[in-house]
Amino acid sequence: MKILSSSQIKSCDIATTESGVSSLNLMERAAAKCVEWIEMNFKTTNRFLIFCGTGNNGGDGLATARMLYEKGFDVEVYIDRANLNFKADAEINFRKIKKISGIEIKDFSDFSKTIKEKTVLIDALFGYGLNRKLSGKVKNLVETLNQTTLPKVSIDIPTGLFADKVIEKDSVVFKADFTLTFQFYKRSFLHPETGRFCGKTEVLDIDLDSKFIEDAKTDYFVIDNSIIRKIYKPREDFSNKGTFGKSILVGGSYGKIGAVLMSSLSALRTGSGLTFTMAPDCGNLILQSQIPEAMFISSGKNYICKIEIQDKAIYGIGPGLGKEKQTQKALLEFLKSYKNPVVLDADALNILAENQNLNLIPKHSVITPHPLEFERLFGKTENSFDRIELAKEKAKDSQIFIVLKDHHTAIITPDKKVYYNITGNSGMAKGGSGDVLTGIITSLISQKYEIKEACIFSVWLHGKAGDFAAEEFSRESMLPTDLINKIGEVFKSLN
Ligand SMILES: NC(=O)C1=CN([C@@H]2O[C@H](COP(=O)(O)OP(=O)(O)OC[C@H]3O[C@@H](n4cnc5c(N)ncnc54)[C@H](O)[C@@H]3O)[C@@H](O)[C@H]2O)[C@H](O)CC1
Ligand SMILES: [K+]
Repeated sequence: MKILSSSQIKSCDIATTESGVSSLNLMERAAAKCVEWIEMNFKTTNRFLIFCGTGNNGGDGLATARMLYEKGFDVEVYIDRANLNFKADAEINFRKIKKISGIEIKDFSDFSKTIKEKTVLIDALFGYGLNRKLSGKVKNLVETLNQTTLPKVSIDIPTGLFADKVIEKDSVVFKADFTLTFQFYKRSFLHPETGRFCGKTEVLDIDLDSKFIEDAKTDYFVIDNSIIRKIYKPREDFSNKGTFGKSILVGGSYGKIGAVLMSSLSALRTGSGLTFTMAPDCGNLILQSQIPEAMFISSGKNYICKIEIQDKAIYGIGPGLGKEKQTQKALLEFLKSYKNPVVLDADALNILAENQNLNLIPKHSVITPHPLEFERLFGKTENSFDRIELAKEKAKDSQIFIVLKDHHTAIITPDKKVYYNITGNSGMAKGGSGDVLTGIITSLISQKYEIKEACIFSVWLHGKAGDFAAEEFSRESMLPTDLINKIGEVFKSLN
């Protein structure tokens, strides 16, 4: 799914109206989709307070209020009585509301936090037209609304958020429990500083001009089921273990054998044909007894001392690797002579950062840093939006794929495209989760998935398995090994 900028969305609106759908009808369509969702999801609530701005976001709110009232709900509309300068379509909807005696129209200042009945607050103050941070009456209103514990729904975008850029640190933003956004995800929903205001995001299809969307140029995408369906390759019947590649997971050190064990296990669970674990001897018994399917390659006594080159294999290097001098030397020597794409994670990245030999990373390799590892490699950034822009430059310069792990992991490609993942949950924020992802990526590349597609499919699969694990064990209790054991269920859901 493409992510368009606010100006592109505006142009898309215009293209849609030029194709014969009036802007007023588009507003009706948007409102109707909101009402449909509200009816489905608030079955026991009868009272809605809708807070409306003067732009088209406000217009959506006014139309939503009218439709909810017509369906028998108890509705109150709040506006700024000192500013009735509504935009055209919003004005038309305001006049309609004024003619309905059953809908009380109040001023923002009339809102009182002490509400008894079951009530839902609907934010239709600002949408993608916001061009500066909130101030004055609206800012005070949003602060007051945020102090209530009532369920909160934002239309299109939580008021106070921009569609595609970060907010100033002291900005006031409506804290939504649900965001009903039209047609596209907005980038701000997918970044940590801003996404925390969205609650659960629902993308409502309002049937915008498909040709415009098809032709729209963007660097930003959300990984959705349609992308996954195109990527996933069901396993051929007539095949043998050699058909599905050879993965070599390199890592482990005394006390951290589990990391490379999880990577090896997840590589197997993801379908790798032949899987080897290259680790120090201290891990031999653990690995050979825990994963008999993975063959053991000895390297050092308590930490990796040499990384031998085997042909026709995909290497995943880093889980539990440690940073012993000999390990550092082994990695740098390996990278000096091995020129095929590799997957580099965790301490492999930290070693490269400390030695500043990023030039040793083979082209089309995959690195999987979390924000701190990214910073060690490429330097500090002001915020996560700047971090993505820096990652785009670095991915292009080094011709590598960067899997930037975060609540919404982003894949940055050598041609500077950004794919945001929307599967997964906070239960995955535990040691070992990254090791599992490394195994999945290594496995899919060894199974001859194109590297970009392997990265996209891997983060989606990893998150989906995490969602299945959370469902069974709760976010608090789920373990990375539970996630590995759910990979099969994800594949079954694809068949
Ligand atoms: N394709 C779609 O997504 C559709 C979206 N719709 C809705 O339209 C809004 C965008 O409407 P717009 O009038 O462009 O902007 P807003 O309503 O978000 O803002 C109104 C207006 O307010 C001024 N403004 C901006 N920032 C501030 C500020 N901090 N303080 C005061 N005033 C401010 C500025 O002039 C804005 O223009 C979209 O979100 C959807 O809800 C359509 O209804 C259907 C199709
Ligand atoms: K809004």
